[in-house]
Amino acid sequence: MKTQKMNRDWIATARTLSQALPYLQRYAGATVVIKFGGNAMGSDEDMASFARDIVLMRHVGVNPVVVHGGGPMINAMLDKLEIKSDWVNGKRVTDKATVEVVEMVLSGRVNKRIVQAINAEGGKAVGLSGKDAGLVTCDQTNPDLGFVGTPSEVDPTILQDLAASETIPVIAPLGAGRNGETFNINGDTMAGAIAAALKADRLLLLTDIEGVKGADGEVLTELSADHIRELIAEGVIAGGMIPKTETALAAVEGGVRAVVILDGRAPNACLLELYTDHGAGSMIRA
Ligand SMILES: Nc1ncnc2c1ncn2[C@@H]1O[C@H](COP(=O)(O)OP(=O)(O)O)[C@@H](O)[C@H]1O
Ligand SMILES: CC(=O)N[C@@H](CCC(=O)OP(=O)(O)O)C(=O)O
Repeated sequence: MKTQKMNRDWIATARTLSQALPYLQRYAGATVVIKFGGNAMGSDEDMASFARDIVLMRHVGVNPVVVHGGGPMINAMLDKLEIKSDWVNGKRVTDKATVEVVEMVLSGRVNKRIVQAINAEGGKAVGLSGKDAGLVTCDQTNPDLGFVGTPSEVDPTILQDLAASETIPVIAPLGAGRNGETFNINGDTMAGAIAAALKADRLLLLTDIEGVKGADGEVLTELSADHIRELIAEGVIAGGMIPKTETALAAVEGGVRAVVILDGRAPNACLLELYTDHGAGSMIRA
């Protein structure tokens, strides 16, 4: 992947795709895994804007792989069904009834909404979960969490086949157990495992904040593994940012070239990260 980038103002004012194409083509052949979290999905317009970024990447020869979350949508359905949910270290305690709702919401409504949005923008997207074509096999993370899984084997063959036919995979974070169980996987964990299996050039973790912030509230644009561990120990990185930064560390250790944690609600978030000099958010490199 080439490193020279076009500047943010140029992107902002570019009127036509033909103007942008020479710059975008520098990334041809790169694999970019994008984790689209439930909090970053927002309105139909946000969804359409995300879909346009993904389609544009595909048109210029990037292989985008979308892994989504949908925590808020699961919460809404559990509330309707009057099923209570508890959380331990950023993971949903998942009993049998809950995992059925998780699969229904993520593989059903959320996955198809993203697939439809990408296809409406002219892409060719296909929805999957970790269960399809043996993509992700899981072990139980911890008996106290019930049907929460940690990916133990990832077979990316189906993703390579889809890339060869210019099809965009949209993956729900569920996996198969070795004894026929269905496991609920944290969306960041799933995206990290898939990015590592593909040795992706970039993993973009889209969230609802500009990036990882330091003790004074400033966004840290570059983060080393040691710095992340220090910030977690000091309590500066807390809550949902802990599994996100831990995913980033595991992904770079697993062979991903760079991970970026950025605000998915910003217009053209993915494109600005890839194609501007400034980039966006916080970058963690191997
Ligand atoms: N040091 C930090 N920098 C940025 N965000 C942090 C930090 N520590 C904790 N957070 C919290 O982590 C949140 C992102 O995690 P989470 O809500 O789980 O995201 P998502 O739902 O997008 O996966 C931020 O909105 C913020 O409240
Ligand atoms: C085990 C676990 O916690 N799974 C998550 C899966 C969805 C997810 O990760 O959604 P976001 O990315 O929108 O947070 C859950 O049940 O909410």
